[in-house]
Amino acid sequence: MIVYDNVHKRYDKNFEVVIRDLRLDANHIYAFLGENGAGKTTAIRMTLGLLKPSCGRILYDGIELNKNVLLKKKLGYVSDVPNLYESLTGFEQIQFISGLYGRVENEYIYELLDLFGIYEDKDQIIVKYSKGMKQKISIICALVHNPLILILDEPFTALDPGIIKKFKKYLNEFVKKEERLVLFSTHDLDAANTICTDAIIMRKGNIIQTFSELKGEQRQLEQLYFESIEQDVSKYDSAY
Ligand SMILES: Nc1ncnc2c1ncn2[C@@H]1O[C@H](COP(=O)(O)OP(=O)(O)OP(=O)(O)O)[C@@H](O)[C@H]1O
Repeated sequence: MIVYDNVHKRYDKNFEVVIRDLRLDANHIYAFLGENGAGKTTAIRMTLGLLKPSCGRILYDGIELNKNVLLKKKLGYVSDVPNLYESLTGFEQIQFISGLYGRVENEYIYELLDLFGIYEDKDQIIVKYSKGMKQKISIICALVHNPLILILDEPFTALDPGIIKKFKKYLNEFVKKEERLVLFSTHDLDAANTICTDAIIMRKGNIIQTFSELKGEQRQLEQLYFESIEQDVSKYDSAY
């Protein structure tokens, strides 16, 4: 379980990301949604400990990430910009990352390469890869150590629809297991609608709406998303 306790990140006097009170439970898939610049990446980087909040705490089962280094092993992270060693082959990159975790299980790596349709290209150097191929390698690198919590910043942007479908199925299976949780940011309302159980909508640094247990609701997330953004815009309009 992840709890945000009065978390603020102030970049300058004009902009602040604020997560006052939010709780993310195991066995759920959460999506951070919102317009460009709403604060999704900031929220994700704070959750990972890559960005220090100006104040407030983010607790994993009651413990701050920087208070227990072993907690970080539970996390798998896919950045919005792939950070790969371009002179390595895709396979070498994945082996390198899994080696850092002390866990090189080639059979599992082959399975993931196959799932993401990149097995045939695994021995090519990364510099020759397309954006989508790099994204697939980044995702596999985040999965090799069998994390409990997956945090993904815009994971679907460069992927083709066939792979998105398989990846969504993978995430659905992943999150059913004990203690698993997925949190991702996206602009892809369709992807969010089909897999997330809960959505958190941000605007200008604030959470303006959360939707729980989306599955089974008659209204689609897209409708809920635009309604809440429009309501919020009219709130701004009426202030002037
Ligand atoms: N290092 C930084 N210094 C100053 N301002 C920053 C910094 N990083 C982000 N910001 C500002 O914080 C705001 C939120 O940025 P963030 O990247 O979190 O948004 P986002 O919702 O992920 O956007 P997008 O959908 O475009 O990726 C933006 O106004 C951005 O300019």
